[in-house]
Formats: sequence, C-alpha cells, structure tokens
Amino acid sequence: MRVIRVGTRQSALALTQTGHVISALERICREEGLPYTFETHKIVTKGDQILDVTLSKVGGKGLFVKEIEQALFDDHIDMAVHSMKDMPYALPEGLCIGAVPQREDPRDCLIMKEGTSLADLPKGAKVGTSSLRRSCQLQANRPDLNIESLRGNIDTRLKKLESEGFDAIVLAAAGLHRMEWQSKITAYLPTDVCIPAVGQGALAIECRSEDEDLLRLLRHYHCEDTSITVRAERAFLGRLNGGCQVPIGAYATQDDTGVLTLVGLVGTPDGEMMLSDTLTGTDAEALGVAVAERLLERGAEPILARWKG
Ligand SMILES: NCc1[nH]cc(CCC(=O)O)c1CC(=O)O
Repeated sequence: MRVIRVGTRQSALALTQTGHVISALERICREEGLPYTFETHKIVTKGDQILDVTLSKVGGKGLFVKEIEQALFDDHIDMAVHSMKDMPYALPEGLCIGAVPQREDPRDCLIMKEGTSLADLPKGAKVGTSSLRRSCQLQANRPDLNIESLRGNIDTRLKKLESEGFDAIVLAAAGLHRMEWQSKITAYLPTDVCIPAVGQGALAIECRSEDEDLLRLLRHYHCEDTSITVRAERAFLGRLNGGCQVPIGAYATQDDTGVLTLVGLVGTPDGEMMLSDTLTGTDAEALGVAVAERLLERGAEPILARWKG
C-alpha cells in the first residue's frame, strides 16, 4: 500500500477541491483494485500571505503554486491539486501535470444584492473584482459601473459583498459550484460577454515527472477533452507571455468531430481597448499561438507592454 501525500493550499475552496480529487482517486483505486491511500498536506503559499494586497501590484507569476512545487521537489508531498488558472504557463523542469480532470463550469458569475442580471445593476453601481480581465469586460459592457478592488478567498469575498457595500461581485462559477454555494449565484455571464480566464474551471494535478507509478494511476483520472481545450488556452497565454496582472482571457471548446474553437482576449482594465479574435483548428498548441498572433498583429503588443513590469 502506498500513501500518496497530496499538497494543497489551505483555503476553503482549495481544501474542498482537493477532497473531491481524493474521493475520485479513491473510487478509481477501488474500481481498479489499486493499492493507494491518500493524505492531505496543507501548504501556505506567498499568494495566501498577500491576499490583502492587490496582486496585480505585487506581480509575479505562480504566487499560489511555488511553495507547493518546492514541496514536490523536496519530497514532502507526491502530488498537488491546483486551480488550473493559477498555474503559470511554464512548469519547472522535473514536474509535470499528471492529470487534468473534467472541467467544471468555466463561466464567471454575478452575485448581486438585488436584481437578476447585469442589466439590472443601477447606473454607477459598485461592483467588486480585482481581476483586470473581469473589469475590462464589465466596463466595456457597462462603462458606468464603478469597479472596486475585492481581494481574498471566495468566502471572504462573499462576506465583503455584505460588509463593504457592493451592489455586486464577480466570481468564477466553478468555485461556487464546488463549494455547493450555487444558490448564491444571481446570474451567469455568458462566455461571449465575459471571456473566462485561461483554464478557469479546470484543475491541474501536478507531480514529479519521474513518478511513473503515480502517473499511471493519474491517467485513469485524466480528461483528454478538458486537457486539449486547456492546452489551446495555455498556448495562447504562453505566446502572449501573460501573467495574472494582464487583462487576458481565452476560452476553447471542442465539437464532436474534434475541431477546436478558441476565442482569445486582450484588453485594458478600463475596457476602452478590447481586442478579441476567434479561430478554429485541430492542433491545440498551434491554435493558441495563431489566435495570440492575430491579436498581436491587431495591436495587442502595446496593451501587454503597459501591464508588464
Ligand atoms: N483567482 C482565484 C481563483 N482561482 C481559482 C478559482 C476558482 C475557479 C476555478 O477553478 O477556475 C478562483 C476564485 C475566483 O476566481 O472566483
């Protein structure tokens, strides 16, 4: 019997999604008769320590994953459960994504005090998000809205809706679904109104590339449909070299014939500039790069340059 040590952040959402992953792996082990048990290891990341500061000011990629990856290298844990959208494009040498489970709902959603849709928000309503991508697309749609910073884990953000006088806040539907808080959702923002973050709604199971034993188990849990669409989105991100401080979004889908459609977005946080483009293809990486290059040709470079630093 091998004990698999599973590393995770210690936010309520991280622990819940790690619990789901472990349950799914335990079920696979029962069904396949495989000799593994699982143990949760909580790890504090730099991102958790600075949740109160605007992350876009601090900058840096992978704030929620570095310490966890170090624990993999140090052999303190065997695998890690991450939100895919927190993963930087490039993985350190020696680590790999052993499985991408099936994606949850990729959409953003509004949680409102009153009303039932974005259109119901009064002129000048105070909307909470610290995501430059969400701010860009909301402002493009509703320039009158007052977007204000909202930091913290999702439980903290939901509390701030009440305590800090927001009319609405924007969160990823996936996190709320995993917490079984879907009843708090007022309205889903369609993916063409608010293009999601790269990898939103998906998880990444990371492990050491040399751990073939664990990789063999993880293969049973892998969802290739999710993985291929996320690869297209991440190739887009990689070509633009974007971190979390850049208003970038991308969303890929696949039809039953295997053809991928990828929509990519680059904009400014005030929504005054917003470039998006859609292409179809069958090679995920090539498609991601092609959409990124279309946007670069159309003037994305100066937008990206402004937010590097
Ligand atoms: N930015 C933090 C973060 N990282 C992953 C999720 C949950 C959704 C997901 O798995 O994509 C969230 C919360 C949110 O954006 O509302």
